[in-house]
Amino acid sequence: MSKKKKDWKIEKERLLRLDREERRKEYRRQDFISLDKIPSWREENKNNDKEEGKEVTGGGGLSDKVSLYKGDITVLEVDAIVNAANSSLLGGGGVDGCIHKAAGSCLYDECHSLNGCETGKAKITCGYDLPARYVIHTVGPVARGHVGPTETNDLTSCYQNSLRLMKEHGLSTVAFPCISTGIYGFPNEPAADIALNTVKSWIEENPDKVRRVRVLCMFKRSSCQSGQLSICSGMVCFWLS
Ligand SMILES: NC(=O)c1ccc[n+]([C@H]2O[C@H](COP(=O)([O-])OP(=O)(O)OC[C@H]3O[C@@H](n4cnc5c(N)ncnc54)[C@H](O)[C@@H]3O)[C@@H](O)[C@H]2O)c1
Repeated sequence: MSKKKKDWKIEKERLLRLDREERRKEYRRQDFISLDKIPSWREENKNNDKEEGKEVTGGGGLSDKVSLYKGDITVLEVDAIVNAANSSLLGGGGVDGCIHKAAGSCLYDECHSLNGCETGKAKITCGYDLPARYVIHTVGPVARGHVGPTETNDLTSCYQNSLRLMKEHGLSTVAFPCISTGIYGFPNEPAADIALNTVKSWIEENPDKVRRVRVLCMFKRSSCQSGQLSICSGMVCFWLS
């Protein structure tokens, strides 16, 4: 007997009313990672830095607040995960494919109702079967290895518009993948700098809005190194304690 197809509007309203304990029973995967399980930058690096005799710098205690998560964004139990989508918003591959697979068919149905998304813009849906309550879908620039003013502005807008939606929905924890650094070919180093500097500026302009963890989610080793380099150079100011 095939399972009855759920109506995404009813499912979204039902899920967003649940508290965390009730929602946890609905996660498609029970191997989710709660925020308290993600070590801070300092915790993760204290052993290496002790050996090298160097203190992790991160700008005024920042290293106690910043986390670089190396792994699958779909298992993170945060208010919202950001999807590096394409303009159709109807799924695809890469992180987009992973998120749609993990969220279930209601995500596709809600995305279908949004009529696509322009490059640099962002739209928000429910997270459905994901541990994240929401998914913020943003469309990064197709760089193919070339980074000019247009690509830089579009990628900056992806982070700004995603953070704007987080603020508008009263959310306080978000995880980003490294937008456009996969099939869209944006080089890791400039992408990490744009991500970290955009968040730093946004928090300086919205000091009272971001209260909790923002986790930058790295999937490939190379993007992780770029992200770490940017954080070590103190380019990052994240959120308030
Ligand atoms: N055949 C397709 O339609 C196809 C194929 C691949 C990717 N895509 C996707 O790629 C396009 C967007 O390009 P993009 O470079 O922004 O996205 P992307 O190719 O998904 O790569 C963005 C970043 O996300 C990382 N990533 C991949 N899976 C995960 C995961 N589970 N958790 C955390 N991070 C992950 C990936 O390593 C990269 O650093 C969209 O079309 C989207 O659908 C589509």
